[in-house]
Amino acid sequence: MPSHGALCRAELWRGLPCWRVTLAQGDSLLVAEQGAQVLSWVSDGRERLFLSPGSAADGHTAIRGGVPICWPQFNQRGPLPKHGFARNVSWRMGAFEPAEDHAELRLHLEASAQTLVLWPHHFELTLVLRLQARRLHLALEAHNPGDTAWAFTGALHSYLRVDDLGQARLWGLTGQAEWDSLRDVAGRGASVIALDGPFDRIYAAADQALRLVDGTHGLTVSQCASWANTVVWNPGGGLPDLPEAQHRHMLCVEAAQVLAATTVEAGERWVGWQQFDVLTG
Ligand SMILES: O=P(O)(O)OC[C@H]1O[C@H](O)[C@H](O)[C@@H](O)[C@@H]1O
Repeated sequence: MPSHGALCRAELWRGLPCWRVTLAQGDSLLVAEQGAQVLSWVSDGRERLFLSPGSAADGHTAIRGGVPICWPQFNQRGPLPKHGFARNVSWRMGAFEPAEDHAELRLHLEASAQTLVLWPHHFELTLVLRLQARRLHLALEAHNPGDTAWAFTGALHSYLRVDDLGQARLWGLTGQAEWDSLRDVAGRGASVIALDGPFDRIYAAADQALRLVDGTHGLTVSQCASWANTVVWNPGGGLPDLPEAQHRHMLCVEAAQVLAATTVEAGERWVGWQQFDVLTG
């Protein structure tokens, strides 16, 4: 098969097995076996994701940064460990498909003795990562190979890197139904979101792409309609794995399913994606 110049190589991040996908044009992606977690996306020579220097890297504790896959439970909204188990366990590398102007990497997680004790359902999760110049597309597929329906909540919990949180602005959630998880109050999305402290809000997802601008840099953030919510989060400091002031370099904009669980019938498949495009000019 012609390689088209895109490569996929094994690499270690603080001792954890990862894969590095690199396009001939230079953009690259680093993906950990733990959680199929994207840890780095370099586009146009700039790191676009935040990864905490204080993160755990023991192979099972949640990694602070990149794009954790929270599944099959969002946060503590159920009996499972916080944000489910998908981010804590090892995924299996599937196909790597380089093409003319992009490359695709697939990673898989199936039910195992380890997951069945926590969640007694058969499932097959696939993360399809599609990297192209100035664009990253992440699609999570959840297949139910069993004979009874199950339901999940979850998120692509993306940590976007910003130079300075104080100058970062997020547009696109104007008027959307909003739930402020910190104050436990409902409201409507402001025309622009600017943070000056802890922020943890769940929005009804918007139809159009959001725009995150940080000084002269920016991204559009889009998600498909299978995710009902967008979560915007920054802890405002105070987390042990986020050393002092590091929170000022991140903003989580998550494609999420929070307020109502999604049911996947026996034999059915659900797909939800989130995409980032680098703003140019
Ligand atoms: O610390 P973690 O388990 O990774 O969770 C991090 C955060 O995830 C989501 O954004 C939630 O809305 C927050 O309430 C939570 O604190």
